[in-house]
Amino acid sequence: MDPPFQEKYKSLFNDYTMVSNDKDENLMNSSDGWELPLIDLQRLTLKDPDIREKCVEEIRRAASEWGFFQVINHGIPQGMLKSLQNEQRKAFQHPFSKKAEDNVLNLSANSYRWGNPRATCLRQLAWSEAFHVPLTDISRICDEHKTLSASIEDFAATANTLAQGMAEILAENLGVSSTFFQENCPEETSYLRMNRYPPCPFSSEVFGLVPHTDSSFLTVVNQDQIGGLQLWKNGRWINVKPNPEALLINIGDLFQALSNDVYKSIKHRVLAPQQVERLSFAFFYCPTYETVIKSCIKPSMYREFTFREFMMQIQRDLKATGDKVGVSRFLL
Ligand SMILES: O=C(O)CCC(=O)C(=O)O
Ligand SMILES: [Fe+2]
Repeated sequence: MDPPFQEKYKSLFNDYTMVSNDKDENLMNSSDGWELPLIDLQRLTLKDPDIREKCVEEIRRAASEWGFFQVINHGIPQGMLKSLQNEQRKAFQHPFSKKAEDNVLNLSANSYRWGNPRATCLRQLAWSEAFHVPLTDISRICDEHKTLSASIEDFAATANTLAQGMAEILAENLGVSSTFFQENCPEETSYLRMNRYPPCPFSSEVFGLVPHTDSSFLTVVNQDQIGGLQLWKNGRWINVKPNPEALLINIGDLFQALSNDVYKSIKHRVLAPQQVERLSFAFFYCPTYETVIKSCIKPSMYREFTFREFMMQIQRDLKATGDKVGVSRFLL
C-alpha cells in the first residue's frame, strides 16, 4: 500500500549516495526548549466578559508571536476526530494502484498526492501521501465509502465553525468587517487534507513534508501521537509535541496579508517517522476565488489580490522554480 518512493525517485537516491560526504545538517537537529501556547477555548463561552477577553487576548498574542497555537475545549468532539482518523487509515490501506490510478474514492483529478514530482534533490522529496479533498467533493465520494464521507462531513462542519470563530476573533481588532468571513468563506470553499507518513528508512535525509507555509486564512490540524511536526521560530526548528486533547491552529498566508503582518504565516515541516506510520488531517479555511484580500491597516505592505490570483501565482512559481514563493510576491 505504500507509494514506491525509492523506485520512482531512484536517481535522487543515487545522487545522494554519490554526494553523501557533503551532507548538510542532519534533519533531526531541533529544539524542545519552547512550549507552544495552549489555549482553553471554554472561556469564550462563559458569561464573565473579563475571562472571555483574557482568552481573546491569548489567541491574538499567540497568533502574532507564534503563528501557531494549540486549543482545547474547541467544540469538536473527540469521537468525531477519532472516527475520521479511522476512516483515513482505511482509505490509505487500499493498494497503491487503486489510490493513484483507479481514483478509489472518486475525488477530483489530482486529489491523491505523494512524493514530489518536481523534486530535484532528496531534500525536496516528501515521504508521504495525501488525499487533498475540496469540500465540494464530499458528494462525489462513492457509496462504498459512505462512512468516510460522513466522517469528513461531520468534521468539516465543526472545523468550519471553529475556524470562523477564531478568524473573527483575530480580525476584530484589524478593522475587518465583522461579516467578512461569513460572506467570503462558505463551508465548501475550504479543503480537507488527510496526510499519511509511512515509516521511512532514510528519515535523517528525507522530510515527511518539506518546509512550507499554508495558503489558507488559517488551518486546523489534528495529529496523532507519533510527533514530527516542527515549526520555524527564532532561527531554529521547534518540535510540536502531540497533545491528545488539543487541536493545532496555524495562521496561513492570507491572514498574514489581511493583517498586514500582525499575524504570521509560519514555516513548518514534518520529519519522516522511522519505524511507524504517522497520520494527520488538516482543515484549510479558505475563501471563494473571487475574494479580495486587502489589509485595513495603512500603509498596506501588500497590494490587494484575489484568492484566485494568489493560487495562480503559487502554481506559476512552483512550475518555474520548484518552490512556493507565497505572499511575499504581493509585497509593495
Ligand atoms: O502533518 C502535520 O502535522 C502537518 C501537515 C501540514 O502541515 C499540511 O498538511 O499542510
Ligand atoms: Fe501545513
